[in-house]
Amino acid sequence: MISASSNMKKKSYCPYSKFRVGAALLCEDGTIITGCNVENASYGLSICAERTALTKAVSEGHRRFKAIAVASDLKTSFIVPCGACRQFLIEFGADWDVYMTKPDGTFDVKKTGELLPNGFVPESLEEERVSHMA
Ligand SMILES: O=c1ccn([C@H]2C[C@H](O)[C@@H](CO)O2)c(=O)[nH]1
Ligand SMILES: [Zn+2]
Repeated sequence: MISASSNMKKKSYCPYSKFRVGAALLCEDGTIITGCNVENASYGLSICAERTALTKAVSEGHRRFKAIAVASDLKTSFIVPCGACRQFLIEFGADWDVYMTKPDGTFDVKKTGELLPNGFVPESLEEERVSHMA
């Protein structure tokens, strides 16, 4: 998975930031789905590698994940998912693994729920609410 995420950096479309990111998602059935960041001339529309991998996976029918590995070219820091990706990751559970890697193959690993403590999750929408006028 770590080498798959590192390989995906080659596919990164990042003409603006020049910051290559690759991700490899391990589905519960053993399938590995990869993704890279895809930037846009309208900068804010850029999508991260993690969300690319997740949307690819979900659109292929996968919803249960064991882990995701993320790779960048940063030499001294492990790449960490941005806030938007943390929210996307926790949508599919708070208890699966995020491997944040360096180009030398070393990694830090944290649970999705550790990366987004007190997150707003699907169950949050099921809690009792006060009534309101339409
Ligand atoms: O975990 C991360 C962090 C950043 N990026 C992308 C977004 C943008 O294209 C570039 C610089 O922020 O890196 C990712 O894909 N994943
Ligand atoms: Zn992100």
